[in-house]
Amino acid sequence: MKEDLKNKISIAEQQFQEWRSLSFDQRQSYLPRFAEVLERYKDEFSRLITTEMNKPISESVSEIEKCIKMARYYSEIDNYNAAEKVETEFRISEIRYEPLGIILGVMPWNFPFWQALRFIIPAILAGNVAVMKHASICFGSGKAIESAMEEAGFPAGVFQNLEIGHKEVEELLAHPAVRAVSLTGSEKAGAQVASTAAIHIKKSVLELGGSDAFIVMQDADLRRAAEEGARARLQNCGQACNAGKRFIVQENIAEDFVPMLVEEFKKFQPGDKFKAETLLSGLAKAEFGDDLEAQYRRAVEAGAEILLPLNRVSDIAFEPGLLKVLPDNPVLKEEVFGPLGFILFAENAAEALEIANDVPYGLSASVWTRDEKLSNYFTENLECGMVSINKMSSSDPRLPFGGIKNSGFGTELSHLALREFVHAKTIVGH
Ligand SMILES: O=CCCCC(=O)O
Repeated sequence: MKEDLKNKISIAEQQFQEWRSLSFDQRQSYLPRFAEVLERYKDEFSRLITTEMNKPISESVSEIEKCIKMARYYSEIDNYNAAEKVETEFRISEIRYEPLGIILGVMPWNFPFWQALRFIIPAILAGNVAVMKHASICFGSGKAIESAMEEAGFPAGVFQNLEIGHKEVEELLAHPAVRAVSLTGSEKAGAQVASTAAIHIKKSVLELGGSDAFIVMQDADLRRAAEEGARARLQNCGQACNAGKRFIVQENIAEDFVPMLVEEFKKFQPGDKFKAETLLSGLAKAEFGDDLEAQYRRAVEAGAEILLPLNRVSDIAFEPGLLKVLPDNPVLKEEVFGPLGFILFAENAAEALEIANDVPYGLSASVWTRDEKLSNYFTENLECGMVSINKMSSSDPRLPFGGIKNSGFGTELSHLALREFVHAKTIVGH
């Protein structure tokens, strides 16, 4: 390991001893100031996000606003990790939730502030210290987060941004002071990092890809479903793990719903990423455009019908595409990251459910119906970490977020995230 990285780990190790000895309230007291700093630099940070990974500026502003909301939420949350007494025959019997040490974050480029902070804030509030390897195109965002935390007064070493590559991630996972890793990213990256962590007997939390269903039943508010459906698929230029990627529509409403969805998709035309009114800009890298075009071609070769052609207008920008597919189209089993949606038809709820669950992923799903019995049927049987009813899927600081199947394991956000990087220590005796 290079000297510079060794030094940073040694700073983190020393700070961990100080930081863990503070009370929960003391650690929490930095968060209102941190929210203020984010507020102060909102424009600058938003421009940085858009510059680094190309999303429309209005979405970068929303991202920073969501981070502010999260910082405020955790600044007021009760101490979920307070010691618990347990009634037994012993005089003393209690559970203490103790922090693990240095937690490594490996974070992606698609929500450069949001994903990083939703790892960092609960991990440090639980008494850990954090280090992070950001995606290489978002090193500026990683640095800005570090500076913002410093300006908010967090002690040096509570969080450190590391401009490192995959080799150093492996070295860090082998380091005895690094006790766990949280990764948001692709299935491939997750499998690699989690297996390295496992070799060193370290915990991992994985937030990976998705191929989320957006189910529209005959009694739904079709206009709203079409509007939110387009946003669900096309926000962030289609680059979100929990985007509604597969529209599963009851077939007797196809004639009404499909034209509405096509009309809504057409409103997302690629434009200048820095203009406030732009809804769709470019992908983060040109090579992602090549991958997207290849998936589009393969879907069409496998029999997909083009409802709206995916049209590349520059190395990174596309007019959105929409394909009608059968459930056996192989592209449905892959994660599609870009402005391309798929529509499938189902005769009834049972068939819609079967199609929805027939993917390797299980992140989230959105169900559109006014019938409570039907929505209960879906909430009970959909294989995923979150079901949204009559709204698109989106994380919320107050609610747990995390997938099952190949979408990963572990929980981010809410009070439950405070328990991800602690161990339960039992104290018992006379
Ligand atoms: O790629 C993952 C997107 C997460 C977006 C959200 O938190 O809603």
